[in-house]
This record gives sequence, structure tokens and C-alpha cells, in this order.
Amino acid sequence: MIQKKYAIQIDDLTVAYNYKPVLWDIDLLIPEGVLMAVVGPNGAGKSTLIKAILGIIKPIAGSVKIFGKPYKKQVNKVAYVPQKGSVDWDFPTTSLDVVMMGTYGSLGWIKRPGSKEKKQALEALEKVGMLEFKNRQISQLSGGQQQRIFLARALVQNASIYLMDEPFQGVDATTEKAIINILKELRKAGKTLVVVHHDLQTVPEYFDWVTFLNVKGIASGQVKEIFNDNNLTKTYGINYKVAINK
Ligand SMILES: Nc1ncnc2c1ncn2[C@@H]1O[C@H](COP(=O)(O)OP(=O)(O)OP(=O)(O)O)[C@@H](O)[C@H]1O
Repeated sequence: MIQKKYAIQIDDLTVAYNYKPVLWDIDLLIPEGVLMAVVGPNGAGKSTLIKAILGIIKPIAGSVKIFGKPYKKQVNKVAYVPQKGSVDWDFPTTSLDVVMMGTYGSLGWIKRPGSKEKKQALEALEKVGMLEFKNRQISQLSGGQQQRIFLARALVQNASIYLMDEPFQGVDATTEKAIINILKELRKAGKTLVVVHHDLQTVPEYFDWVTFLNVKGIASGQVKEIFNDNNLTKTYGINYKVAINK
């Protein structure tokens, strides 16, 4: 049998804060090349799952593998767009500087970013529609604009896997469309995207893969197969009916 290639493999993962489990015995296989939504109610453990994949949080049991190896060995393959508001932007730095930081991983310890990296950063800023703000202090941008800068920084990382914690939170409709188009482009290029997402109505339009989470893993698979009222009800605990135009 040919072994299917998984971008992320999670086995028996349990994570607790102050001895209280917030993720319980999660098994999850995320195939390479999917654009996946992680859905579940507030406090379901979605952000914790992302942080556990990144090794920011140490699980009390279980393992996470990135293309078959521990995250520590695959750092350069993974880009992370954190949740808005989770970063303190008060330090004085420009949009361009923040995006340039995304290139550091590929440079190693000694080399400093040069004209090639600057060109990449400017291209990424253009892609997210933020070129005109390149010299603006990051603290002087709106929340939605900061979100675009985060995305540009992830783009220059040229990773294989993108982990995004609610990239659409607090952005306007135009920005949302711009972001989803970029995510779809990345998928077309063979990248794997894991996106924490709250708007259930847009799941079928935006994503091809979905994971339902509520402390436990409820279901994971193709949107067209498993995104239904049954799984939504199991996850959200109420009799769920979404009006979805499939
Ligand atoms: N640093 C922490 N210390 C203690 N408990 C925490 C910590 N971070 C998160 N929690 C708790 O862990 C649980 C899962 O939180 P998490 O942020 O992963 O949920 P989420 O699904 O991303 O929620 P939301 O949709 O509200 O963003 C929650 O009950 C939360 O209160």
C-alpha cells in the first residue's frame, strides 16, 4: 500500500492548562495541499491546537509530526499568523521591517536581509494591498491592516504549511476576499493551510477540508462530505441548521 503523505499528523494529543484538559486525546491527519478550516465554539481549543502544532505549548500526552518529523526539525516549513490582538505592536518598527522579519528563517544566523529579501517583502506587501503603508509604523495601522501585514510576513516565509488563527477577524469584506484569494492561490501552489474560522456560512465557499473541534476531535475530512448539521450539532451542542448554498 502506498503511504499517503500527511502535512500534519497528530496522535493522542492531550493538552491541559492548570491540570484542566482543553484538548483531549486528539487524533488528526491533515493531508498535504488542503485548505482546512478548524471550527468549534469559543474555548473549544482551536488556538491551543495551533499552538500545540507549533510546539509553543507542551502537551501532557501525544505527539505532533510535520511531514513525518517533529516540529523542531521542520521550523522553516511552517508559517504562523497569530490571532489579532495577541501581539504587542508598541515597539517602533515599520510595516516593511515586520514583513522582512519573515525572511530571517531562510537566512540563517549570520546573513542579514539584503536587496533580494527586500524585493520579496515589497512584493508581498503589494499582494496584500499594503504597499503604500510600507514605511508606516506598525502601531499606527488599523487592526485589519495589521492583519494584512501578518499575512505578508507569512507569505515571504515561503513555507509549506500555513497556520492561521482567525485571519478574517475584524477585517472588512474587501480584505476578507483579498485574503481568501491569497489562501486559495497558496493551496493551488500545493501549500497546506490550517485556518481557525468562526463564520460557518462561508466554510463551503472558502475551504475544501474541515476539522470540527470541541475539546475532543469530533470529525475531520472533506467539506463536501462532513460539513453537515449532524457534525455541527455534535460540535456546538445545539440543534444546528446552517443555511448553506452548496
Ligand atoms: N494560557 C492559558 N491559561 C489557562 N487557560 C487557558 C489559557 N489559554 C487558553 N486557556 C483555556 O483553554 C481553553 C481553550 O482555549 P483556546 O483559546 O484554545 O480556545 P479557542 O477555541 O481558540 O477559543 P475562541 O474561539 O474563543 O478563540 C479555554 O477554556 C481557555 O479559557
